[in-house]
Amino acid sequence: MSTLHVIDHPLIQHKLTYIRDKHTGTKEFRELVDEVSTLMAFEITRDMPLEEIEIETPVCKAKSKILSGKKIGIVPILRAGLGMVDGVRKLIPAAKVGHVGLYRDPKTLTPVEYYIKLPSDVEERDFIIVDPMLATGGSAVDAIQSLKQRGAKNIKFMCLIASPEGVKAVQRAHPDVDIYTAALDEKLNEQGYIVPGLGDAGDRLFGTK
Ligand SMILES: O=P(O)(O)OC[C@H]1O[C@H](OP(=O)(O)OP(=O)(O)O)[C@H](O)[C@@H]1O
Ligand SMILES: O=c1cc[nH]c(=O)[nH]1
Ligand SMILES: [Mg+2]
Repeated sequence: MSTLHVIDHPLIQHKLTYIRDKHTGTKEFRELVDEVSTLMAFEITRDMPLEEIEIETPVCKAKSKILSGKKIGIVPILRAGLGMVDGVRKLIPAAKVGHVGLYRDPKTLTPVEYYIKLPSDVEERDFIIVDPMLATGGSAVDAIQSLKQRGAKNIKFMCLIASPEGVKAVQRAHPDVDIYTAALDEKLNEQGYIVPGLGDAGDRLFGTK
């Protein structure tokens, strides 16, 4: 069974409060999502492999550690996932970025895939799929499936807010994929929105409402 990591560092909780607040405007919302994504990336990269090299400090020769060059791919689920890419990339600048285009049909709540483009060396990379909201889980399950079909073997899913239903759906369909979230909320409402959540992440990021 995959692990659910709730990254509830005080800085993340503080920023998430203003992300949730309906009085927060588009510019500040975007900046806060970017900042929280960077803070979460710090935790999601905790298990990155290291290797020891020899260097010379001004004082003496020393053995010291560097990242052992694991290839990473960041894949936002369009549109809202785009708001998290730059925040993660600040910490992993060598990562390549793929895209999965999905929208949730407002009536059936099932995901409709309209675009996919991944780095050519899919099989050699570890992937971090990013999307602010894990609601019914349909979009995440579908995006993970699309990456696996194209050869991805090691995938993590990162969101800002998850619902218990979404976590269950991902764990059932993809027990090998760990989920990283800043908050686990209470439930979904009848329209499939997370309660209390933050509303429509795509609309709030891009000012489309
Ligand atoms: O877990 P689910 O029930 O699938 O819902 C979550 C999805 O809904 C939102 O996208 P939306 O469909 O609103 O598309 P958008 O990002 O283009 O606004 C969100 O960004 C997720 O991708
Ligand atoms: O609460 C939700 C659920 C799905 N998509 C969103 O943007 N927000
Ligand atoms: Mg949306």
